[in-house]
Amino acid sequence: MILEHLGFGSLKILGLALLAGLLFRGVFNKYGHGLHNIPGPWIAGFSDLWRLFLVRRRHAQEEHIALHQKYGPIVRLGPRVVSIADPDAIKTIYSPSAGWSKSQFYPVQQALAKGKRLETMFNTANDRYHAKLRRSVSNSYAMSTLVAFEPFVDSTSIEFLKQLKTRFVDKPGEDGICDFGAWLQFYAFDVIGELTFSKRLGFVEKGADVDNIIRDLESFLDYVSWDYANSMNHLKVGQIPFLDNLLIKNPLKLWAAQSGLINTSAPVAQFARKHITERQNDESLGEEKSRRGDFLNRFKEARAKDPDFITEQLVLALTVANMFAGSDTTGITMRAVFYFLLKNPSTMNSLLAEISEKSKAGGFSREDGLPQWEEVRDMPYLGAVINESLRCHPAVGLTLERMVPANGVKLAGYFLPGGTIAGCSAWVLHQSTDVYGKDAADFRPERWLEATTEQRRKMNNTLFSFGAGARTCIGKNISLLELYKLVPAILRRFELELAHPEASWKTHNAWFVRQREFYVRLKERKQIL
Ligand code: HEM
Repeated sequence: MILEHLGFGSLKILGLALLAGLLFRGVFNKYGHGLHNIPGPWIAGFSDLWRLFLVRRRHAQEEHIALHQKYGPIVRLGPRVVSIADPDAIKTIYSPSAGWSKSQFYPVQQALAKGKRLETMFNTANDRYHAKLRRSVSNSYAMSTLVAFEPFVDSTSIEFLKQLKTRFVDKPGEDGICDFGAWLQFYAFDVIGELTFSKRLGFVEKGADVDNIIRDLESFLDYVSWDYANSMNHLKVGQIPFLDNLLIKNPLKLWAAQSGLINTSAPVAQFARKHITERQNDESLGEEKSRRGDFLNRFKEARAKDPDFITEQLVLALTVANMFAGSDTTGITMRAVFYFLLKNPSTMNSLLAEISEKSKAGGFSREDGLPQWEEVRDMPYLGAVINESLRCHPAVGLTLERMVPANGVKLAGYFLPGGTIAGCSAWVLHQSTDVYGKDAADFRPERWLEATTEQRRKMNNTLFSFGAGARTCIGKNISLLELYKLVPAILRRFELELAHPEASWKTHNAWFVRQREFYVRLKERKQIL
């Protein structure tokens, strides 16, 4: 009706006005934010759509590396977004006292439980809330408590090795091909379930995704990295939450969920809630069990100290943060370690030699072959392999975005006004030939052993797989515990070979860089190595 009344001429004027508005907006985006002198693709400054489509192609990590190779240490990715490749910038951007908050990219990652956002340490952009929360629970993740976590890791490892043996070992043809990438992910999910609730999710026993937890998490990551909200920033329609608020966090949907009319809770939040309730029931029946070193118990202790701040909802958020941040990331790194070892036989042989030497010298105590943290934590070649895998395939595949503080800052030779989104990507930093040598593109663990003390310090400071500064990964020690223990545990029991030696895995960057099509065959060793 309205269109009929308007007539063709009016529509034309409307169309032209709209076009002029868009053009004006594009030109303002390009030249109005004080970033027009920053190098980068000409088109990137006009709209966030350019980087939206870059991320949607799912290989952003490689495209970011190529952009920095072409344009240098600073590249403009959007109207108000830059990527930095200068290792010296890490201190400026991420240091605890720098006042660079996380960008609005992070709150999009807040999962829902009964229609309420779970604001976690990982996804909050509120620095004061974050600092208080991190202080309240940092003890739970401390290196000194790692030993208490070992039995949880061992229990999943025993089941994992058993399942590999019964399902794949020495089987001919297709039956003997193990989708090792999937199995390592099952393992990582089950370990984090066990560490957090003293309960495995059951992936390893079933050899499958339980309750679609992995499927849900992956589609959530696809949603997050699609970056709806950032794409709208330049339109000033409401910063990040706009599309997120229309889609997953639509207020009507949240209201219906809070009223119990619909269920918006992520499967992982449902799993967490179920186990928290179970624990409460056990406690009310006086059934204190031996699982008491787990995260849930530690978070409940933090709640007992400060019940006004650490609410029941926050305990739930803390457990969900563990599952979200600590499962896929660790699984991805485990895949990287085994894949690189299998693709580089001389590296595999060096590691096997180190393990065998240690074993002959009586360096492993358990008869079932599971190494203990104290036995493996100082194995130099194993450490070098893990570091090099973290360097060559960091789990997180986009820039860790932060907001430039109000007064602006000079970085990589350019002034960035306050409010600019700036960040580094581990994938880009790890290609620095200044830090890692001319062969930085290659997987070569020996670089960590050959480096001088000063070089190694630089290499460690630039290793960005766990982030840096105030928001650095709080679960780093846990994931290292898992990696250092699992790699020798598998290699001592099994001989592994690629099922399709000529093929490469496929990667998919949806914030985390997941790998697919990593298949192996397993043979059991006659004797544990
Ligand atoms: C190899 C495995 C892991 C990798 C590569 C990894 C990577 C990261 C990165 C890059 C960050 C910083 C994100 C940012 O600044 O935007 C981070 C934060 C975090 N990670 Fe991890 N992570 C791993 C394992 C874990 C584990 C096992 C847990 C839990 C047990 C965990 C829990 C967290 C939490 C809670 C944060 C937020 C910390 C904060 O902001 O204070 N991560 N992780």
